[in-house]
Amino acid sequence: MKRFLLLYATQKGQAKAIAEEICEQADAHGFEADIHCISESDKYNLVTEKDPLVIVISTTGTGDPPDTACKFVKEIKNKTLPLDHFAHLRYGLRASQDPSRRECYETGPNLLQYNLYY
Ligand SMILES: Cc1cc2nc3c(=O)[nH]c(=O)nc-3n(C[C@H](O)[C@H](O)[C@H](O)COP(=O)(O)O)c2cc1C
Repeated sequence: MKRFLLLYATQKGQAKAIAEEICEQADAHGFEADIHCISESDKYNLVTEKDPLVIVISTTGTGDPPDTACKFVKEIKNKTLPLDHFAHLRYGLRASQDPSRRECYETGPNLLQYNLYY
């Protein structure tokens, strides 16, 4: 089985549900997803991670990360980190968004550029 790290950050449960679905589908295709909430930072280490990384994350508030991702976002935005700190990571980002609210956020700053509209 080919392993990948699957992290999710959710406010209301949608991103977790998507991550769990990815997990199930991965299993059916010979992949093993090592799935964790992004806040469980003792369960993974991105600095030493060699396998592909998939992050499923939603936005809340006004383009804010879910509560469970605040610490993570603060850490990766740390300007004292070297520019190549995460350069080794092969990653994909999957946004969880309610398509019915798409127009409300179209002009908003934030992670919108990555949204794929689930
Ligand atoms: C209070 C609130 C604020 C939201 N703010 C944003 C936002 O700023 N940008 C966006 O793209 N989606 C926003 N959304 C839509 C959510 O990202 C969307 O419903 C998502 O699927 C929720 O995923 P979750 O259940 O994993 O938290 C907001 C939803 C709520 C309830």
